[in-house]
Amino acid sequence: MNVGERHYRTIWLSDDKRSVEIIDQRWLPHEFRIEKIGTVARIATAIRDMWVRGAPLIGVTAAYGVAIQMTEDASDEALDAVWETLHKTRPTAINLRWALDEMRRHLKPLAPERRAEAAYRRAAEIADEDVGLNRAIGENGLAIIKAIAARKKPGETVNILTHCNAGWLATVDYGTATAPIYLATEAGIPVHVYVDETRPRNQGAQLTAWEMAGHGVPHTLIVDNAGGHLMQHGDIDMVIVGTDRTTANGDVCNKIGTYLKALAAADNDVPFYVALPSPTIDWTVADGLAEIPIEERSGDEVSLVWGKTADGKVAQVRVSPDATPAANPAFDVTPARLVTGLITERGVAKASREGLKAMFPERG
Ligand SMILES: CSC[C@@H](O)[C@@H](O)C(=O)COP(=O)(O)O
Repeated sequence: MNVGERHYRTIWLSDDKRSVEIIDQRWLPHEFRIEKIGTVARIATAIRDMWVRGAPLIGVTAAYGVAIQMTEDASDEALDAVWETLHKTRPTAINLRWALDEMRRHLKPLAPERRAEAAYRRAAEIADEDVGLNRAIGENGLAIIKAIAARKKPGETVNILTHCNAGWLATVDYGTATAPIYLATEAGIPVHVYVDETRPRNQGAQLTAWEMAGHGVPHTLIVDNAGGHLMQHGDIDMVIVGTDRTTANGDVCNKIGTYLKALAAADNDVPFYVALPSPTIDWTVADGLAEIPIEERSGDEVSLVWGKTADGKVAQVRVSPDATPAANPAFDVTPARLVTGLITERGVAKASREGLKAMFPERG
């Protein structure tokens, strides 16, 4: 998507054809910084410390990490070792394992001397595929927004609530949850987005709000606890969120707090949609609550908040007493029964084993 006049993806191959460049998301919305990364160790840090984040982008970054490794040592042992190193960085988003598996599956049959070139080619393809998947999700989600708009008076706004950042910053381009919003805006449908701030790291306040502002999408930032109240008052027409892993039964794991939005949506008959590309489906697990590992991040992310000071510096402040410990589970699971539909690249599936099997019969 555009930043100012210029089009950016979130990750691209550097001019040296070996390193990658990323938008370093730790500094947004206050500073737009690009970071060049040329080692596996720095790729691992960038994923773990969330310079890049969002399930699809984590996967693509890891794919380039494998490619970088192949330029140094392309043996079977090195391929297995880089898989392990990068897989450990963030446990919940299944796209990470999907991309690492895909790279290893692609490279293992090749002679080591051919692996580096093949790895960069496959990583670039995975990046391009992500853009295509998100575009298709956008079209399928747009149909839902259009149907809601058609039930309103002409010109009346469709109000959408989203949680965390499942925007273009979380993918290579377009985003998952935001792709239908961007396409609706392009199509001239009046949409307005309620952006959950998404504590503790504020991906909504810092990233989604930045995206919406950058693309002229009318939006309002709200605290995480406001969604239920707005739904009770008829201010939300639909919820769209992304997901880090959706099970074969349609349980949805996403940023902490998603489950509470789904409960409030169910209580108020507000449709609750989840937008996801197929690499986010974990066909090996059924029960999301029992089987998905939930990342536990540092309590410092709860106790300390980043922001811009009055003199324009990006700084961190403490919001709780020094001695107070904090827990920080980063994701939760929304049971399939609370999900109205899964917006995939192939269409909108019912959040159930049957629904997903019908949409992806080859995985059945
Ligand atoms: C298209 S991104 C889907 C999810 O990855 C997104 O909603 C999310 O929860 C991101 O969490 P994050 O911890 O910022 O990586």
